[in-house]
Amino acid sequence: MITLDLIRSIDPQGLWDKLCTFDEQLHDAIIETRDVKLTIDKSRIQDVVITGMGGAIIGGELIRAMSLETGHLPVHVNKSYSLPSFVNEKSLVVAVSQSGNTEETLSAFEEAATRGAQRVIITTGGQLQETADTQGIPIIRLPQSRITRAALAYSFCAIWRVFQHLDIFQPGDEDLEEAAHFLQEQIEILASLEENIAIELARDLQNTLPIIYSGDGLMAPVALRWKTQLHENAKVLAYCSHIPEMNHNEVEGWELTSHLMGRLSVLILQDDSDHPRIRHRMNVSAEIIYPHAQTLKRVNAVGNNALQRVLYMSLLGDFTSFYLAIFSKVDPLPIEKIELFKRRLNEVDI
Ligand SMILES: O=P(O)(O)OC[C@H]1O[C@](O)(CO)[C@@H](O)[C@@H]1O
Repeated sequence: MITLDLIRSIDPQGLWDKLCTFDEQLHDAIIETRDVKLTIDKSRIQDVVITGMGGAIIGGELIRAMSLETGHLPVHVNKSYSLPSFVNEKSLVVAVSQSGNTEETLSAFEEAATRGAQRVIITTGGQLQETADTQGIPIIRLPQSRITRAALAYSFCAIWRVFQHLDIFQPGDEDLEEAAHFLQEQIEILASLEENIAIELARDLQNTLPIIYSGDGLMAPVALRWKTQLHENAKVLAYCSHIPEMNHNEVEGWELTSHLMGRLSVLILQDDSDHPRIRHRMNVSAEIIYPHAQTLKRVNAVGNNALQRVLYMSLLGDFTSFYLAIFSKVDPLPIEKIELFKRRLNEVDI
């Protein structure tokens, strides 16, 4: 049984508090970014590239998926040192980094200048802040936070504002405010330490390799959020993949993994916007995979619109990965291997 005392003893630095106040953070972010002025010549823009890494760019992934439903501009998410060759003076490149010092993001953003792209910075400080100050680049400031992945409400809202400025999303705060209110209600359920869906799912995932499937639309970046939060919070390997593509290759791979039976758990994230054939494919995939997996669960997104469903399902992954960490008695906050990796990387100057 999970109690608040148990959570406090395993998570002394309070990742729990960040999860439980996501709605408040979103509300703050709405207010903080309401009057942001972006001096961009939007008549010139023909494509948008959002560049960043890890927890900083997940908001970009979610927003890109939403923009595919209704937006008029192609949006590309870039997670690399360099930019795709199509980026030019008709592009808008948005760099997102909590620290403002992530080397891949700095490198790609520098390249954007050489291509003549218009640029926007979303950060708390660091070198990106300096670049904004010295080069007069429009900036949306994020509040200080040590944990990029737990600052999603702020980075998400900042990117949302850029998309409003580009007329990809409707102006105004109403959708965001309603989402914050909806999430407040959902957090009460997810954070209640009575049996709830996140605790139930975490229990299913214990001692297994979680495999997260979704359709190729709104839930695809949500599945990625689940995977990365399982890595960073619960310290387990996990992976995600999408239907229909997995039906054309990966489904075959289940054949000889049967020796791992009881070690693989499957979660299928479903959304009302999934194409009817995708839903049918999910049914057939589930039938074929079921005998090989320890558990197979299907979760339907809830919410009154795409924004609410995307944020709710992401938060459900955050809570599930957190509870899995608590079951495993591992502090979810430190990311020692990532930090070790960075130190090792910096030993050699290439
Ligand atoms: O927001 P930042 O500071 O660019 O960090 C991006 C990612 O890089 C990390 O700092 C790890 O390298 C993560 O914690 C984070 O998700």
